[in-house]
Amino acid sequence: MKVFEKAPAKINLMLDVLRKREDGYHEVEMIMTMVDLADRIEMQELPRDTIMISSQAGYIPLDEKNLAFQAARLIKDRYDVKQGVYIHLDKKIPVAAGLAGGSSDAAATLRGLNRLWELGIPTDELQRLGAELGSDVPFCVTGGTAIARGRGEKLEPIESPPQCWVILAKPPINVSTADVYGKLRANAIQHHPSAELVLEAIRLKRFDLLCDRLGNVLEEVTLDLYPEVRRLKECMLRLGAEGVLMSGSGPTVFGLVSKEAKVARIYNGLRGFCKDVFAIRLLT
Ligand SMILES: C[C@@](CO)(OP(=O)(O)O)[C@H](O)COP(=O)(O)OP(=O)(O)OC[C@H]1O[C@@H](n2ccc(N)nc2=O)[C@H](O)[C@@H]1O
Ligand SMILES: Nc1ncnc2c1ncn2[C@@H]1O[C@H](COP(=O)(O)OP(=O)(O)O)[C@@H](O)[C@H]1O
Repeated sequence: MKVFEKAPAKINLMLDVLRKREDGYHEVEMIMTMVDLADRIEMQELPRDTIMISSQAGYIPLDEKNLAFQAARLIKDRYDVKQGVYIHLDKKIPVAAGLAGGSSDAAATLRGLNRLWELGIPTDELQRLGAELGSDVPFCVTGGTAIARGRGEKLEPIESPPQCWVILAKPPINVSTADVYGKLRANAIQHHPSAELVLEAIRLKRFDLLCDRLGNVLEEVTLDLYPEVRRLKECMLRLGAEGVLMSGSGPTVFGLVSKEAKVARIYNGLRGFCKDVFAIRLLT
C-alpha cells in the first residue's frame, strides 16, 4: 500500500517574541499561513521493521536527522507499529529557508502514516506528537491560517488573508533558526508588531492595511548578520511588491502583490539577485 501527501511551505505574516523562557525557547506570537509551494511525499509500507528515506534533493540528511524519519519513528514507537515504511521526499521547498520545509514534511508524514496504518489518531493528538518534533510542526499538521502562541504549538485558526500573489526569494545562504533566536535580545526589541492589527486587516479584507502591518522581530538579527537579506527586501520593494517581510528566521523574503500584471517584472528583477525565486499564490 502507498499513500501520498503534499507538504506546503508556510510564511509568517507577523512574528513577535514576547520573552525568553526558562526552557531556552522563546514565547512567540505569530500569524502563519500556507503558500502554494509544496514538497510531495510518498509513503510505501514495508514488511520489515525499518524506516528508509530517499529524496532527489542532495542536500538534506536521509538518516535519523531527517524530520520525516523522526515523525515515522515517533508514530511507530507510540502506536507499536511493526511494519516499516519507505518514504520518498520530492523536495521543492528550499531548505533552512524560514519556510518550514522540514516541519511540513514531518507533519505530512504523521498524516500519511496515520492513513497508511489506519491508526485513527485524531488531529489534536497528531499536533501533540508534532510538537515533540519541532515548534512549527503542529501548525503544519493542519495548515490554513492561524495565530500561534507558546513556542508555536498553541494554535488558534483564523480566516484566510485576502488572496494575492506571493513572491518568495531565498538568497544563497543557510540560516540556523537556533542561531537567530540565540542572538535575539528579547528584552531589547525596538518595535513589536501587533497581532491584533494584522488580524483586523485580515478580517476587513484590507490588503493595503495587511501590507502596512506585516512585521517580524527576527529581522533585527538576520538582517544584521546577512546584509544581503536587507538588500533583497529593498530590491523587492523597489520592484513594486506592496508588502515585504522576511519569513521566520530567514533568509527567505516574501513580497505580497495584488496585481498579476506586476508579478513578472518583480520575478524577473529578483532572478538577477538570486536563483531561488518563486511566484505563487496563498493556499487559502
Ligand atoms: C522561526 C520559526 C517561525 O515560524 O520558523 P523557521 O524560521 O524555523 O521556519 C519557528 O519559530 C521555528 O520553529 P522550528 O524550526 O520548528 O524550531 P524548533 O526546531 O522547535 O527549534 C529550533 C531552535 O530554535 C529555538 N526556538 C524555536 C522556537 C521558539 N519558539 N523559540 C526558540 O528559541 C530554540 O533554540 C530551538 O532549539
Ligand atoms: N525533510 C527535511 N527537509 C528539509 N530539511 C530537513 C528535513 N529533515 C531535516 N532537515 C534539516 O532541518 C533543518 C531546517 O530545515 P527547514 O525545515 O527546511 O528550515 P526552516 O526551519 O528554516 O524552515 C536543515 O538543517 C535540514 O538539514
